[in-house]
Amino acid sequence: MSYELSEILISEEEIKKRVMELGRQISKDYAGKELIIVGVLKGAVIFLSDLVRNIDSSVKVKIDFLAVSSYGASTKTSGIVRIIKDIDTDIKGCEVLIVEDIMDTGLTLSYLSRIMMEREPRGLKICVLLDKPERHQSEVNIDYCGFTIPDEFVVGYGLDYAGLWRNLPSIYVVRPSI
Ligand SMILES: O=P(O)(O)OC[C@H]1O[C@H](OP(=O)(O)OP(=O)(O)O)[C@H](O)[C@@H]1O
Ligand code: HPA
Ligand SMILES: [Mg+2]
Repeated sequence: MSYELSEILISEEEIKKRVMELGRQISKDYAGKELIIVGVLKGAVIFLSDLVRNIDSSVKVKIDFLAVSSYGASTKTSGIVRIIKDIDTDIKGCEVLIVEDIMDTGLTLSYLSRIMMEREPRGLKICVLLDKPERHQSEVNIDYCGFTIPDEFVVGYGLDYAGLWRNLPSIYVVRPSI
């Protein structure tokens, strides 16, 4: 089956405004503290790069990345979450914020929060740009959420279908082409 871009779900302007609000909230919550921001490659890379620039200098921000994959070239999860690249930082005793593009089934975030908690951080919070509650299979507590979205496969602003469309500045729905 091939997929094509359909309508815009969230515009570039709406994303920009919401990312600014999230950055302000995180700045308030972590003022005076050191915070290790863990970005989940590849999907979170665009969101993370805008988000960190909206966190002010009251927070001592460090950035690290890990890479996971479970969707491959499909709109359905394989159900198997694999770490392809781990973080380099020792997070024991540190404040950590995982930054993700989307919580869909929640399998990725429940796996990652379990793995991160085993490393004994002082605190672990989760920030997602998008949450798709109708698809949750695993409940994970989200501390910062950009937008709640309906049960549609979306691309753009870092999110892909089969590796494509991450570069689009807005969030689009993709549908099977007829
Ligand atoms: O809540 P879930 O159902 O687990 O889905 C969410 C995860 O799936 C996507 O990653 P993917 O495995 O496609 O890797 P990518 O970030 O490299 O695109 C997305 O970026 C999230 O990490
Ligand atoms: O809707 C989605 N779009 C892109 N990648 C995803 N990974 C989980 N859900 C999605
Ligand atoms: Mg993906």
